Amino acid sequence: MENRVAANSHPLQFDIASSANKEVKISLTCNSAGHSISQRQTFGAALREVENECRRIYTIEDSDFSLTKLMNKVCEYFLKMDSGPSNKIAPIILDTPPKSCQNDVEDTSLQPNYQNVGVKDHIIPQDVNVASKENIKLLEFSGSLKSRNMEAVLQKRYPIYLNDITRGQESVEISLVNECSNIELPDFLYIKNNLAHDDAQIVFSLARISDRNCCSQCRGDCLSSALPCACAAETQGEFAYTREGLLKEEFVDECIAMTREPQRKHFYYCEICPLQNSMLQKGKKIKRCEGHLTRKFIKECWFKCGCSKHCGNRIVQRGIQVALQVFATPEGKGWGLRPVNALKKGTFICEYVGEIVTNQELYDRNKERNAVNEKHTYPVLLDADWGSERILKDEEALCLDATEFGNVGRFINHRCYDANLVEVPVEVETPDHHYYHLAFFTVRDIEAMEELTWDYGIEFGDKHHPIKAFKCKCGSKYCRSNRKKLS
Ligand SMILES: C[S@@+](CC[C@H](N)C(=O)[O-])C[C@H]1O[C@@H](n2cnc3c(N)ncnc32)[C@H](O)[C@@H]1O
Repeated sequence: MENRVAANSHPLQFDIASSANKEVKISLTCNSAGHSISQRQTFGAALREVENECRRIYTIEDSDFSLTKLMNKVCEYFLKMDSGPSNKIAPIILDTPPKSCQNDVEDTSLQPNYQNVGVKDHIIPQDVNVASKENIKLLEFSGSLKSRNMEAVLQKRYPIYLNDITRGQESVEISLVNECSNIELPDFLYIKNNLAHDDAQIVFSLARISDRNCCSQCRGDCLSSALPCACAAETQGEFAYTREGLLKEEFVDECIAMTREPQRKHFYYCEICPLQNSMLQKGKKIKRCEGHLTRKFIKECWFKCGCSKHCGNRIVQRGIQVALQVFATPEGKGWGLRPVNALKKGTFICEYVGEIVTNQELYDRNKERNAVNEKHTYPVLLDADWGSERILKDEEALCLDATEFGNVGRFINHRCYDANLVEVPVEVETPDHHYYHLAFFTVRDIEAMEELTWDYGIEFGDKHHPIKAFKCKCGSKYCRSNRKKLS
């Protein structure tokens, strides 16, 4: 075997080698870490186990799927690529992308070259001749998804496939795939939970949770008890969730009605709106408050409650449970989010996670970003309960900014009016509505790989808004950007 490539940065030693007489050999060496291999264990049985696991994880329906065939394909592909011009680039696949990311075309030269930078946190640039091991550079991929070193590589080619953009922080892996456009990798650091910026005042204290709105006497699962406990008080004495872990149909419908139907929308208007004013250029004054949409809250059981972590009234706080994928949208909206499997109406997708900043801080950041034309995600104002207490000052009102630190929620694109997600405010740690979690739930059954969207509530004609509205490509027949009237 003359040409040998090894991905030996990985705990497993993975070698692929070819000889002059067109033989290709893949070898995988694994450290058995003290386990002895008995005669009773057969390689065939292990293969079948892994194949079943792959079918389940990657939802492979093809009954012919076999790892041996897959390895054979890799060898064939390796040989074909190698028989081109001497400096032809050969693909290196360290992990097989799921079927949804694979190209079915016969011509293997058109097949995607997936560059894996996920689990191993390394990328192998493809502009190296695989025959020469010395030429292979493993570019460090640490912290944010994009590093300077990677930029050159990534700007040149797609598709790209990353196993897990969460760096193992979520209980499910969230892959990223670019099959169609030449867009840059997002530059941010994945965080699972909101992080408070220095100036944001959030007080979580046991004293704030009174015995009245906490179920300290409950044990196990509150949803199994005959009567709803104190934690259901916020939702009129009924739990918001079903025993299957879905948001109840009536709750979803009520949320949709409150955001979509003009007659059901409840706005709070303040006289001099600190939120609107802080968004204006200094010196200018807005004439009237644009209104704050009041919404239905969910209250989950919290740390002072006696029930278990598996209680059915703790959905959002358990984090993401469904398989999601970040993908490059073909319509030119940048990255978007989609579920790998079909989902039922009322399924919790994820929270919108970011840096918790004051309205004042957000204003300062946006001014700086606009000055240098820097990209930012759409910020979320935590104003769902605006006006029920005293009006907060700019230095007190809170927002979520997911531009530099955020979770997968930052990839959900906007759709006017008929989006398939609704955002619901959720009390998790504190009854103080000054700070809450914003959770996304599906408003109808969703097909596997259908893009997930929410209505940002943007008015595209709003000249006062500090963030320049994008040209909407949502494709909805009710698109507000195209000024079509709602029927
Ligand atoms: C919260 S981010 C969503 C993720 C974003 N697409 C990305 O690549 O990171 C919001 C930004 O996505 C883009 N976007 C979202 N919805 C869009 C739409 N309907 N049409 C065009 N661009 C959209 C806009 O650039 C917007 O500022």
